[in-house]
Amino acid sequence: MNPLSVRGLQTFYGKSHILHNVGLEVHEGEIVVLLGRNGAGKTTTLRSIIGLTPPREGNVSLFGVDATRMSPYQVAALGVGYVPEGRKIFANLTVEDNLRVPVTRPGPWTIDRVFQTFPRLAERRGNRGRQLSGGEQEMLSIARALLLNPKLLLLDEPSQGLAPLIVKEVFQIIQTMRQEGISVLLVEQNVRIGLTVADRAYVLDDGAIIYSGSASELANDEERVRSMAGASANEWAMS
Ligand SMILES: Nc1ncnc2c1ncn2[C@@H]1O[C@H](COP(=O)(O)OP(=O)(O)OP(=O)(O)O)[C@@H](O)[C@H]1O
Repeated sequence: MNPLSVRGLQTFYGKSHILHNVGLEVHEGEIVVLLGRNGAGKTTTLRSIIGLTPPREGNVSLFGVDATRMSPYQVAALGVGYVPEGRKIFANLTVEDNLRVPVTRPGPWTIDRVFQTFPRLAERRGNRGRQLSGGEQEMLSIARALLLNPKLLLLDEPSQGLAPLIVKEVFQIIQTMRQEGISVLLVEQNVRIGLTVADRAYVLDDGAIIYSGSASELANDEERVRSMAGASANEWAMS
């Protein structure tokens, strides 16, 4: 049973028709990247999957269960972790309290294990969210999602605003998760790093999927990536 299978999504914000027949799959143990320019509809796709912006048409299946009309809470209870764009940690709570807030499910990920895995967070456990660097905030946001002991993790632009070395660190963590059997759907604007870690890739443009296939094949053809997205070279973060 696929961790995620999405078919024919049509999603609107009011009268604006944002997603046009979006379909994608994440197979067990895969890292799948969803690429696309600013405003292509990547975040909206994640929001449609977890029930924050339910689609008007189409369906979402999680581990073989029809989740199309589920609330975000029900989706989380199925074992789907979500790391939102902008991290959304509590600025006024300490690192430790941020980790005490989320819904948890039993499994190997505990607060102790999080602190072992992310020593920077352990050092800063008493600091408030707003005192953390961007990279530390991203790690805290990922750590919070891991406490759910997810089987599928949805990550929205984890590299955003981070220095290249920190981006590398974050992506190493994402690859470690895959080794633990967590399947990953990653939204990225950073094409190069997204394609480096992913097994398969989808490209969204104007709310429609315009590429679906192997990540390495796409990585070897940068011209194609740019032309498919209709983007000029500098619209894509290539660092
Ligand atoms: N709450 C909203 N109300 C109305 N329109 C919205 C809303 N959120 C997003 N949109 C529009 O929907 C489209 C898709 O946005 P979305 O955030 O999904 O794109 P994205 O690919 O994730 O881009 P970004 O990288 O900028 O987050 C954009 O045209 C955006 O302006």
